[in-house]
Amino acid sequence: MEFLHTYDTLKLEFPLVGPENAKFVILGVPFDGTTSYKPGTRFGPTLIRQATLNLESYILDYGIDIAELPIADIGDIAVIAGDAKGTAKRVREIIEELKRTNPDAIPITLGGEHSITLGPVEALKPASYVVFDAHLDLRDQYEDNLYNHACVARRISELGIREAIFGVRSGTREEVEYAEEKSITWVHARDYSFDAFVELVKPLPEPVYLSVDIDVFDLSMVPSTGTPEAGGLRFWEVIEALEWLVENKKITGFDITEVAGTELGDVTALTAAKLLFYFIGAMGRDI
Ligand SMILES: N=C(N)NCCCCNCCCN
Ligand SMILES: [Mn+2]
Ligand SMILES: [Mn+2]
Repeated sequence: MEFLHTYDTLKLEFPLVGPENAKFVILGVPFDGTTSYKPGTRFGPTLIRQATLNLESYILDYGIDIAELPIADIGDIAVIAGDAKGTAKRVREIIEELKRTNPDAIPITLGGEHSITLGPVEALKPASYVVFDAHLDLRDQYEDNLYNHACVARRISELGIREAIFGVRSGTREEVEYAEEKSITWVHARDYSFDAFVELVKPLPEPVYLSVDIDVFDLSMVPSTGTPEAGGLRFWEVIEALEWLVENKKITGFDITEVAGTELGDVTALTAAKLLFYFIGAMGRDI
């Protein structure tokens, strides 16, 4: 199956299936058109896939080998340089096309900066958006751009999708007020706990779209990211939340965004690759 606007890249090293037969479909969006501070998220998808070569496909604590699961990798999307809106539209169109041929597929989008998340969310139309992020991303506009990475949660909330944001330690007064007004719940990284996560996510309607902006993690684990912030979450805190979500809610799609870097073996990509394997492994336990 050929998708418009995609091209072949380095793939995962284990046997893959075609997107028609896959439960998980990986696509990369190498975009950094609105990045604020540290450039390089255009290399994110390649860095993450390359970092997976370091990992065992067997997940010790699940007793499951993700190499045995039906995974497809449809390569990277040809982005429109500097055009976040146009790029997100391409992502949306590709995911819509994928869902027409394989309605059961779970798209896994590898960014790319966070602006690209609007694409899968528009395509999949979840009832709720659960996001791990150091930032609220609730600005109406940033640098005169409604589609800047700092506005993505705002655009998603305007679609009438319920939201909960975890691991936050950066935002403006206006963003906090907007969240209050729209009943968007969020938990500061300082106050984060598994119980706080469950309490806020439990009442959310399904299906749920899960987005991880890699900057949610402690800075030491993710030094190469678009807008780095000290004081983030630990790896297992995010994995435990992900496991709860997989067990208790229908998940319609997943992404990992904001992985930057210019060198193979970057710690940030290794963190992202491990997270990717855990997502697939946790979802794979249900198959
Ligand atoms: N959602 C985000 N990633 N927001 C961060 C945007 C960049 C804020 N720089 C502010 C610098 C003020 N001196
Ligand atoms: Mn973000
Ligand atoms: Mn962020």
